[in-house]
Amino acid sequence: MEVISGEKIVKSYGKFKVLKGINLNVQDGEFVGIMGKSGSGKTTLLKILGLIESVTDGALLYKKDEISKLSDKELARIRREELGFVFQEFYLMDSLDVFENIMLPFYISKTVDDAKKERARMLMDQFGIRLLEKKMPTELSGGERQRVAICRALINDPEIIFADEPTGNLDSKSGKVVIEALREINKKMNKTIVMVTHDPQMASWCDRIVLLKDGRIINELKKKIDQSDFYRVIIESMVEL
Ligand SMILES: Nc1ncnc2c1ncn2[C@@H]1O[C@H](COP(=O)(O)OP(=O)(O)OP(=O)(O)O)[C@@H](O)[C@H]1O
Repeated sequence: MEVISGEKIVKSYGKFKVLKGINLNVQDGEFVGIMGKSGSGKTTLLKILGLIESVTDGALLYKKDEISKLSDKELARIRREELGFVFQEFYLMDSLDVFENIMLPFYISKTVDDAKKERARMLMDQFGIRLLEKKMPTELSGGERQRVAICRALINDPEIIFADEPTGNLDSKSGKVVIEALREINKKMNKTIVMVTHDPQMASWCDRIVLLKDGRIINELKKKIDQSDFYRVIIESMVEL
């Protein structure tokens, strides 16, 4: 089933056209990567697919609903309940400990309860940060911070995770832990993931890669069998960018 479907998506900021007619479908359960040079429009596309930014032209369907026909209230509900976001900069609150950061969406909506606390602990266990529960973000490594951010993105059990350069601020070892966590979320928890990345190694964990150049999709790569083969294909295709 298609969860997101973009048809001829155009996005302009003033006179500057960032996206120039993007056709992109995301299937339920897929792990899709978006690659492209700096300024090619990757983050803009991710924000549009994640219902954070509106389109200037074209149509975006979320589970067959045309987004422009939904009210702001309904869009906010979908973002809150069905989508999760992970960013390069982590965006943790330095004044809150790890557990509180993960529970933050529920503190904001004043809906904290025992079942949600239990879910936070289950996620911390799953992503190997349970012992850090009472630590402050400043006491953590980059990889640990990103795993906290991933737990927070998962706390409301979203259907789709949008990740913008989630390993961009990490060394290769921490990056691998984080990408493995995302892969597990995709394969074991059956969450759809859309991830922006510069890094062909990280991209090779995806099922499909969309290559963006100057606001247009210039190629799509599908993983056939082997990850190392896929890595080679990605490297070869990056010369097009
Ligand atoms: N809110 C905005 N207002 C005006 N221009 C913007 C805005 N957001 C992005 N842009 C411009 O749109 C272009 C694409 O930006 P975008 O962040 O989508 O690129 P990107 O491929 O994600 O780049 P990077 O890899 O550097 O993050 C850039 O030239 C950027 O300056």
